[in-house]
Amino acid sequence: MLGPQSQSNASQQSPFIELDRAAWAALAPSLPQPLTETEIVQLRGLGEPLDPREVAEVYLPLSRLLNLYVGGTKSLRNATNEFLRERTEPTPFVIGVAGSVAVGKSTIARLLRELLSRWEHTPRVELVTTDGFLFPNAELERRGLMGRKGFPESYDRRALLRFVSEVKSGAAEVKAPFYSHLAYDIVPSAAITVRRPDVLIVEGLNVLQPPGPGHRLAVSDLFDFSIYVDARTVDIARWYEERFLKLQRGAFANPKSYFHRYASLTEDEARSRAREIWTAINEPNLLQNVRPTRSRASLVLRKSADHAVDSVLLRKL
Ligand SMILES: Nc1ncnc2c1ncn2[C@@H]1O[C@H](COP(=O)(O)OP(=O)(O)O)[C@@H](O)[C@H]1O
Ligand SMILES: CC(C)(COP(=O)(O)O)[C@@H](O)C(=O)NCCC(=O)O
Repeated sequence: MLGPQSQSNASQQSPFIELDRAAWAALAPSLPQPLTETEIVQLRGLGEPLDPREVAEVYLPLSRLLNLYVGGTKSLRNATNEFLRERTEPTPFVIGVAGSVAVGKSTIARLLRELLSRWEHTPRVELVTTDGFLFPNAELERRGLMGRKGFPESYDRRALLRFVSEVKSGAAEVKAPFYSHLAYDIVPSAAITVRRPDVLIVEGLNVLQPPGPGHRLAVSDLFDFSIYVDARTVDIARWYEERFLKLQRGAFANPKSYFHRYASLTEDEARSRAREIWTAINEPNLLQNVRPTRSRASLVLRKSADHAVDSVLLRKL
């Protein structure tokens, strides 16, 4: 554990406290395990099942920490209400989850939703992914951005900011557009409705971006907490390729899939196609836009080559 005496000079100069895996995992034994093994298996993404030990040692303490922040915010709101002699209604506690394509954001966001909903104060947790705010393909084509899906300019940032602002204003009901990975496009008839939950998780590549040109505010200015999921670029590239192969054998077989034409590729051809997309779109976006936002997060999770978290950085208060 990093006690005040054991903090290195580097740590004293950083706005983050860094805990290695062992120190973080040591926080877990005193906490109840609210998910059964079956529930953990059901939460996996497209890859290998989530390791129950990873859930117990890493994500359970993280969900407890987040729950403490929600409780702390509630106390601060009560004190502020008393000070102002007002009775303002609580607004959802908004958590941003950022990181590269294929780093494991969706898996973590879904897991946190389940874990958080089991703690007191945070039973109602909703999740929105920012892909719903991508411009529809027709608009991306018009703007010459079809090869830049996921880059900041491929999103309707104004609509995303409006959505999070409405949630943080305490609106009773706010709708977000829906993106289908199968259709590879926005589904105009679909929407996700957020009804003033205790916690809203907003997951997406670019949620920690500073304000775009001509904008004064960014969505991250409205977050109560944010998490950046980090890993080595070579590992993320491999995870992207593996996921692509699984999709190619599974979802792409569906004739309705935008990528149905990839279903008949051999394994070598599929790997090479995945590497092309990674190198042309997702890696440059990671290096130019996504990773530079890492130090804006409240907490950074660093994953090793097998997805296991090997250190946690938490912003000092
Ligand atoms: N903790 C984990 N353990 C094992 N595999 C994981 C873990 N997190 C993610 N994965 C796998 O890595 C790939 C990318 O994860 P995903 O959550 O889809 O990423 P993102 O939402 O960042 O694109 C998927 O194939 C997923 O199953
Ligand atoms: C839809 C995405 C841009 C991710 O969006 P997010 O929810 O992170 O905002 C990404 O998964 C994607 O489809 N990128 C395009 C390149 C590719 O097919 O990998």
